[in-house]
Amino acid sequence: MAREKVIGSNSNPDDSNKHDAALRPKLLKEVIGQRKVAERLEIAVRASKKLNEPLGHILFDGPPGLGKTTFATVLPNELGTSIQLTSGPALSKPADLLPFLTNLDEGSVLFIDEIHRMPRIVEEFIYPAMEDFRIDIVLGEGMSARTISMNLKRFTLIGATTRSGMLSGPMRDRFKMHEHLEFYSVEELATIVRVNAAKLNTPITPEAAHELARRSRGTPRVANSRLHWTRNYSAAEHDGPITEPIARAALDMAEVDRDGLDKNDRKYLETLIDLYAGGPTGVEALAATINLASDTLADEIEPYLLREQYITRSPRGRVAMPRAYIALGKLASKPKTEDKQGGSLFD
Ligand SMILES: Nc1ncnc2c1ncn2[C@@H]1O[C@H](COP(=O)(O)OP(=O)(O)OP(=O)(O)O)[C@@H](O)[C@H]1O
Repeated sequence: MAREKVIGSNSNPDDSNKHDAALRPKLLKEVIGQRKVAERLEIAVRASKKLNEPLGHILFDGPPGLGKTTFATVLPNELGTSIQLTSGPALSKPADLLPFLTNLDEGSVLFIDEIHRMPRIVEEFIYPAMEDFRIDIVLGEGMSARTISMNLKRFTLIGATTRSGMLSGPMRDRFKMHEHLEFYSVEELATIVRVNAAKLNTPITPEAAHELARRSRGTPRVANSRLHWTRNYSAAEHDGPITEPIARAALDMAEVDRDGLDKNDRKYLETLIDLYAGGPTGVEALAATINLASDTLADEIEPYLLREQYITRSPRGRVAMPRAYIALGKLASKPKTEDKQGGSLFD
């Protein structure tokens, strides 16, 4: 397995979630779903081994919890090399990147999570490292300043971002592979729940795994946390395996609704519908009303609501779709086109 080099206090972006780390697949063949992405990576790994060249730099993008870090940590395992982990916000100046670059092993991986939040000055510092495995260090200041070049070991930079649009063009172009991660199907998530329940020595029926999967917002990280909660609930309240009624009761208690929406999802939709008459309204206004950061809305809440057509985005802002009204019980069945006052509700 890949050796994980740890530098600095921010070097492991996933410290906060030890459970996730324990459940993370170790090899490509253990990764569930994202088949096309996994197949392309498998080819890249085989080519890298055969040609004895480091893997080309790879950029993963997609909403949080879909497996960007998982892929990044699986690749060095496949290559039998080491990995160092850091994140864009931890790299405020070029000097913050230096220990990582000088600690590289030949062919090893440097993983930068939230790479879109790396300041431009650090981005520019990393360009020659990505292109020529070299960095330019400026010593001194003013008239006496001089630049020295330092050669680095050949390495692979893996970047992860929830906002590929915020990455500069030159940065994006320096990645050889761009892989977009999609939300998972219920069947794929049910498999992840079953596999992870087994890793946790927790017996679960296929029906219960399906129920957890259906209510996990298409996201493995959410499925893992729903599984952890249900496991605790089951251990406290019952004996034997997690069954479908137990899974239902556990998720109901956690205020995850029958569609899998959680408190924040519902607060978002309620605010959009009740306070802003269904929109259109801007994300900043919504964020201020709900008292959440607009980044949280844009990165964590909206991608799933958009994908499942609870909301849509118009040039003037977010708009609630009929499915949102139905989910919140604002309409019993299919929405009517006209509201009681004769105004158009859904056009
Ligand atoms: N394809 C997969 N197969 C099996 N388990 C997965 C897969 N993708 C993710 N997981 C599980 O979900 C957890 C969260 O995934 P991961 O941390 O890789 O997401 P992420 O996209 O990097 O999120 P973030 O950007 O927020 O860190 C993993 O620890 C793992 O248990």
